[in-house]
Amino acid sequence: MSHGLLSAAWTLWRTSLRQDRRKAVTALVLVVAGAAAWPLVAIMLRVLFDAANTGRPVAASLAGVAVAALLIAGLTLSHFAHIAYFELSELDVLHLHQELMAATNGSPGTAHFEQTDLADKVTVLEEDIEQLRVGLQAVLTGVGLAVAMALTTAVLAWLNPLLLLLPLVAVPPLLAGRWAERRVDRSREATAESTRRALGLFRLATTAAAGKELRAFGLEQEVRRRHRALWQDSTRRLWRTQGGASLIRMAGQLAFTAGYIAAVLLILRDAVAGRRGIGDVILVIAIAAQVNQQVAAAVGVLQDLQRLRSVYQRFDEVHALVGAAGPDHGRRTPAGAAAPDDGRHLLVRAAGPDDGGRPAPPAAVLPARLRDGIRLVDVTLRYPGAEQPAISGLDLHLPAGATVAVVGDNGAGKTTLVKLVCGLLRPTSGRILVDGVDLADLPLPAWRARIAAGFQDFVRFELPARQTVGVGDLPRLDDEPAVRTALDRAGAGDLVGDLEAGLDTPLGRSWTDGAELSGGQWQKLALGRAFMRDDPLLVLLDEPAAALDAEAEHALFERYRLQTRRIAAGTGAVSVFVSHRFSTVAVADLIVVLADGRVAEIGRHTDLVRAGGRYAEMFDLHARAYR
Ligand SMILES: Nc1ncnc2c1ncn2[C@@H]1O[C@H](COP(=O)(O)OP(=O)(O)OP(=O)(O)O)[C@@H](O)[C@H]1O
Repeated sequence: MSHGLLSAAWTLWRTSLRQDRRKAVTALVLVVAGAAAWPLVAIMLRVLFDAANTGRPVAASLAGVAVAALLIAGLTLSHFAHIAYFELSELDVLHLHQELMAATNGSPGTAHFEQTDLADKVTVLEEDIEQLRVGLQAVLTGVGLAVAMALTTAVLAWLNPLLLLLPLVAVPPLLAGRWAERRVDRSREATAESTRRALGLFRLATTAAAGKELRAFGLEQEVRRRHRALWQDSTRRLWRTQGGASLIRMAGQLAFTAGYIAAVLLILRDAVAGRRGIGDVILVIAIAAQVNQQVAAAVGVLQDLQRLRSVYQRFDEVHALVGAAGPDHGRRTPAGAAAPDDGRHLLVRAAGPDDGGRPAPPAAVLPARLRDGIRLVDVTLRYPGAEQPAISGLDLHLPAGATVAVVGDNGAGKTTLVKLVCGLLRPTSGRILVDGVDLADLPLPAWRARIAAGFQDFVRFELPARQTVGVGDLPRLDDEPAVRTALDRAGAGDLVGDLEAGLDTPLGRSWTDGAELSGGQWQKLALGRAFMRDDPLLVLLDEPAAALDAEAEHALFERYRLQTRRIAAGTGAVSVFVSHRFSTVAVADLIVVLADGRVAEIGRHTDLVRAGGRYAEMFDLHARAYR
């Protein structure tokens, strides 16, 4: 949905009503009353002066009291309104944060994370969400202003219809404001990359994890220098655009000022000619001054609403990018077209007719047990913007029940292969079959629920230890026996005994008294998480031993073999692990050597060594390094 100013204001108002209807309505009433008080002050001043001038002291006194009361209302009601809407705007920010999290992480796939323009938009959006606080104020003030301007316009028309031209002179400032805003917006997108990189360096310099390496390589000064250079670069560019934008806005304001002066002179001329009384003169002075303020306020409100509209528009763009890059990128529909999807559609589409009115194929059902395994048929994956495909025409059979090791040089495509079989990325072309059923036809959440996965760049969930592991099977988050079993499977049972409060120990620095773990300990917990599920069809371990010491690695693989055998006996699961350590690779049922996104060699350890190819060479190098 594309957003105009009014529709953006309406969207925010509806969101605020949903947060707290009573507070929203109270705030609106107070703001409108406060804004309407000012033109009423001008009207009552006229009554006051005319009454005093014609010798009516009671009428003059009453008008004086009314002026005082209206002045107080005008000065204070907006502050009371602020109390009502302050909390509301915080809740609106929360609401949009939640939406942004849902948009970027609510999709079943991760393809959108591979796009830098999405990262740019999310960076700008994160900063801009703050705009919602101002946005709600702008919406309320806008309504108040509309009422005040209607009153003012009526008074101006009554005084002299020519004065109605006054608000027209307000158009140039508005146009100038829009133009300036667009320039600033473009400049912010252009500088987003520098800002993001500078923030990345800031995080690098302030996180404990990077501290060791920065010191070891003496990079502290260099990181600070680069951070400063990037930040200064984006500030300089933004400053230049802001300067230009201010000049544009000022030119617009000057046009209005000229019109305003002309309008005041018009009324003064009448008064000098004796065609008007003193009350009219006071009225025009007071009300004309308000037109000036109202227009200035309206320009401010419009600028705020323009920023609010940008927030919603960028939101739509994020949704569109996530949708377009989504896991269904390249999905075959019955009409043969690729359809973006967000996972929810997957289920809906399967149940109803598709866009072309043709019945969609029934949703394929996952087998309880694998018999054939997983087949990749002529699979190619090209990352957005990449020249070469990361995986290229790959044909591969991962047999049910087998333990498959994937090896290859850096950048060979191992992690990409893992992401593909997980359904995190959709092939650009080709098919992935699970027991003959295309992964694209399977409901992704159901497939994910049958995967046990441990990744090299595992997440350090800073939670109580039990939950750090338990999130591997959310329904059993706090199930202590299940968590202990999973930890035993991962060979991490002892680790919990070392923690002060056992499984209840909070982990990580985000807790005041959180325990800090070593990289290897965190990885063991991540492995425990991987083994939480009891009946996976696919066990995936991407460099599971990278952070472990040699002894722990050996123990892990002994356990890993036990686990995969146990799981394979139950569900025929395929176990795939990526490793650079050949001692662990050698025991696999099948070894796949990837090179440049293709299968270079495939077979058992002994066969591959005997063949004397790339694998034999890598194994030999590795063996010599450990001799
Ligand atoms: N988001 C991305 N955008 C563009 N190219 C990418 C992206 N991610 C990976 N690549 C490229 O795809 C190729 C395969 O990457 P992949 O991460 O699968 O390799 P890998 O074998 O797992 O490497 P490593 O052993 O270093 O982990 C590499 O050339 C890499 O540069």
